[in-house]
Amino acid sequence: MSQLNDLNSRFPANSHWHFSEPAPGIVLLHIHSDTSTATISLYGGQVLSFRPRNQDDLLWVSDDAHFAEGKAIRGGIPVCWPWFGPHPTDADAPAHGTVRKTPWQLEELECNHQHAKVLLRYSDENLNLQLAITLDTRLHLALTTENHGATNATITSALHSYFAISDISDIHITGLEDKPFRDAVNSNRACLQRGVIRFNGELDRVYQDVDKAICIHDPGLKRIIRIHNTGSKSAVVWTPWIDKSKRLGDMGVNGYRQMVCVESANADSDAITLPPGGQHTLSALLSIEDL
Ligand SMILES: O=P(O)(O)OC[C@H]1O[C@H](O)[C@H](O)[C@@H](O)[C@@H]1O
Repeated sequence: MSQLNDLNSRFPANSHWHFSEPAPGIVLLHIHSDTSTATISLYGGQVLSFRPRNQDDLLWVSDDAHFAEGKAIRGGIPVCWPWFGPHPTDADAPAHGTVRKTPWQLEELECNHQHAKVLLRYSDENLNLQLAITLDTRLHLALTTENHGATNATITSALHSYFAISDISDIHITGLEDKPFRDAVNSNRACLQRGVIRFNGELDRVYQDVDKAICIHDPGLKRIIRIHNTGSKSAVVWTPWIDKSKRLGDMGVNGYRQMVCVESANADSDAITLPPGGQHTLSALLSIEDL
């Protein structure tokens, strides 16, 4: 039975949800409640759209995103796991781990007028991964790793959120003032954040010691996006700007102006080591406030 037929028989479409398959192997779950609508790709376990009622989308997806098996979808909230960035020892391994290019299992789906809950799962021989997505007027993601192997497992990970913004030159980010960061576009230099973050060129930073909500202030869309993380000590802030967008090839025309990545992560020295039977949850609560 195809994945789509199997899903339609386990979770028959109703007024709150339906499935689609825009390309072979790329199955999308569309959710509608009175408080919000969302689209979640089971390929990659990736939220692609979240729209609280009467609001613009929280998330950005590139006009040129690939929807094809074996490729990562550029936008939404890719899951980077069990490593963030390049593999620590294997230069041939894919960047940001394996699960963003893998189908996940849909285990639970509940939706009523007020809220929806979606549980996705992925397992390999040593680790179980579960992504619990809860939607009402806010979007909550909880990524739980459980070590069911016989030896310690060390992981880095990120909820690599691509937020929709009016224009990268007009926004600023608060919540990371005075935090140390590794500057990936400056020979990975160790730096300290002075003041708020504004953008005027490529920026790629891994912040450490993150301990409060991070806010994206967007006067153009007259909104603040608030990111409240738990079980996460790192935050990655990334904009590719013009030259890197061209190299990536799937950013769309001027796409870099309409997105900023603020990623809820445990990266670099914030790697988590799980003993056999151990588990860890990284979660992010994402909300929109009027400016
Ligand atoms: O092109 P991707 O593999 O999706 O990575 C996109 C970006 O992800 C993160 O934000 C990293 O910090 C960047 O260095 C990387 O360029």
